[in-house]
Amino acid sequence: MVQVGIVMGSTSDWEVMQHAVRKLEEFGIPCEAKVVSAHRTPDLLFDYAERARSRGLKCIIAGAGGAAHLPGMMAAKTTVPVLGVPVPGRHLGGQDSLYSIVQMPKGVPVATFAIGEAGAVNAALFAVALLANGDPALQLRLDEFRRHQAESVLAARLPEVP
Ligand SMILES: Nc1c(C(=O)O)ncn1[C@@H]1O[C@H](COP(=O)(O)O)[C@@H](O)[C@H]1O
Repeated sequence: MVQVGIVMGSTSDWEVMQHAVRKLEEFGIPCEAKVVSAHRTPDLLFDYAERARSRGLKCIIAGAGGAAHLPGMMAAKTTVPVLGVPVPGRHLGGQDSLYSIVQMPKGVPVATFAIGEAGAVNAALFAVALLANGDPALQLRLDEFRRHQAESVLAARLPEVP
């Protein structure tokens, strides 16, 4: 059963949002990726949000650029946790979407991540951490991931100064 839904406002967000999919797949988390837009396909958004809990989704990663209403509207229609990823656009570098996603009114939270690839990857890692709360084997894989990451930083060597 799909555990994490990944939605994005447009196919143009895929370049960024694919990093969330890849990270979840690395951890073997069953996930799905779909284009859903609050602006362009509002009925689809409502349907997706309303059925999220009964379909067994544990969280939804929602990425959008520009006037990024998708994560907030998703959160408005479901209590399944929504993780928002601002996608950088051509004009304002993603700050517009960051502010759109992070500045939710109190009462309807969206956990907001960094702009772009780092945000997509961290949203996926956050989803893994959420799922790991009830899954000791997944917790071990997450610990292992952190250990590897630390080892590769410790093993890194800076170039010699000539
Ligand atoms: N922010 C939203 C929403 C929404 O929030 O519902 N739907 C599409 N978009 C965003 O519009 C940008 C440009 O989309 P196009 O490239 O399709 O013109 C994308 O970054 C998308 O996430």
